[in-house]
Amino acid sequence: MINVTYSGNEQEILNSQKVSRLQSIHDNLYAKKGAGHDFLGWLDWPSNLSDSFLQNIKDTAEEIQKQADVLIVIGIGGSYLGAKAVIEALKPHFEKNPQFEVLFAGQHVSGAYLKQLMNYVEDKEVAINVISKSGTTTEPAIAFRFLHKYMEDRYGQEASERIYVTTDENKGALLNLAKDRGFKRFVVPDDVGGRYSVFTAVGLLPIAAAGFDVNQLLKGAKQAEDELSTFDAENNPAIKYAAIRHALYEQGYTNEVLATFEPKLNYVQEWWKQLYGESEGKEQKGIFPVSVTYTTDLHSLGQYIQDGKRDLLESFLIVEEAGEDLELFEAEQNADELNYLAGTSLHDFNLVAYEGTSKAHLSGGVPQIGIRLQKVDEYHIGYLLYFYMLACAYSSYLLDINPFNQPGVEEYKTNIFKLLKKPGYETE
Ligand SMILES: O=P(O)(O)OC[C@H]1O[C@H](O)[C@H](O)[C@@H](O)[C@@H]1O
Repeated sequence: MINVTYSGNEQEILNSQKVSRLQSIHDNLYAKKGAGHDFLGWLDWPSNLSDSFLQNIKDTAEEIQKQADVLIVIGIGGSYLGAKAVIEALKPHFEKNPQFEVLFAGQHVSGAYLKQLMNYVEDKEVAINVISKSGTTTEPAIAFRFLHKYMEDRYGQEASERIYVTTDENKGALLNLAKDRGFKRFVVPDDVGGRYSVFTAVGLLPIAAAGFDVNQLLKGAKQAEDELSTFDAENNPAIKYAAIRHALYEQGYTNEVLATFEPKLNYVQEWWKQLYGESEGKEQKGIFPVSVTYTTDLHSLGQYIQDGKRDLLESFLIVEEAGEDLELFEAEQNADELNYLAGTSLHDFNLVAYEGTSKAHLSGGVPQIGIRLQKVDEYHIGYLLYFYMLACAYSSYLLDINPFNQPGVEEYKTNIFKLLKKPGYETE
C-alpha cells in the first residue's frame, strides 16, 4: 500500500543490530509497555471504535450541514492539523459557491483574521466545533471567547445548539463551559495525545462535516493497523522508514526535508511536522522536520538543498496516480517553445521532475527516502496518516525518547503567562 525506498544500502541497515532493537520496540509497543504506554490508544483505535460512536459523528455532521453553511473549527496543534490535513488533501483547490465550508480559527492569534472571519460569515448560517484536549489552551480559548459572544449575539438561546465541543471527558475550562451551556460534547480519549488524534472525534467530526467519507478514511487506517502490525523489517514500510531515517540520523543527517509535488498535501506536511517534531525533539536529540513543495521550492530552497550544509536527508512523498490532470498540447506557433512537451500530462511532468530532482540532490550529497502513495483519496490518506504515526513511535523509541509527551512546550507558555500576569503567575 505504501512503498518505501532508500537511495543507499537498505540491506546494510536492515541487517544491522538495529533490527533486533526494532523487534523489541515492536514487542513492547504491541504489549503496550515502554515509555508513554498510557498514550497508545491510537494504535488499535481504528479496529476498536464502535459503530455507535461513528454513527454519532455522522449524524452530528449531518445536523451541522443542515443547520449551517459554515462550520468554524477552533483548535491548534493536534486539535487542528489532522482535520486540516485531510480536508485540504481532499477538497478541490477552488470551489464556486460551495454548499458548505469548513473554516479554521484559534490556530494563531490574529485580530485581523478573527474580525474578517466574523465579517465573512455574517450572511451565512454558522456552527462551531471547538476542540481542545486540555480545554485550557490559550489561542483557541481566545478565539472562542470572541466567536462564542458572536454566536450568542447573533443566535441568542439557539447559539448553544450550534456549538459542539470536543475535549477531555473529566477536566478543563472548556468542559465546564460546555456543561454549563449544554453544548453537545465529544470526548478526546485519555490515551490518545493531540497529534495522534486524527481518527478520533477531533479529526472525524470536521472531516465528516466537510462532506468526506469517514468510513473510507477509517478503512484505510484499519488496513494500515492490520498490515503494519507484523514485524517484518523488509516489508513493513513503517519499520523501514524508521530504521532508515535513524541510520541517517546517526550519520549526522539531522534535518529531514519532506518534499511533495502535490500542493494539496501541504497540510499533511504540517501535520507530519508537529507529529515528528513534538514526538522526537527531546533531550537534545531528534531529526528536525521541515517541508518543501516542488517544483515551487526548487526555485527558492532548491539551491540550499543541492549545495548548502550537508546535514539534510530528503524524503519524497510521491503520489503515483493523478486525480484531475491536464495534458500539454501542440501549439501552431510554438512561440513558448513548449511543443516538445505535447502529449505530456502535468502529472507526468512532475514524475519526471521528481526523477531529475532526486538524481541532482543525490549527487549533491542528500540521501533520500521515497514514500509512494497510490493516490489521494480518503482510504489512502487514512493509510498514510496511520503509517506516519506508527513510524514515528518506532523512530522515537530508537532515540530512547518517549514519543507521547511534549515537556519542552511549557517554558514559553509560562513566560507568556508571567508577562501577561495570568492569575497564579503574577508573583513569579
Ligand atoms: O488540544 P489542546 O489541549 O488545546 O492542545 C493543543 C496543542 O497545544 C500544546 O501546546 C501542545 O504542544 C500540542 O501537542 C497540542 O496539540
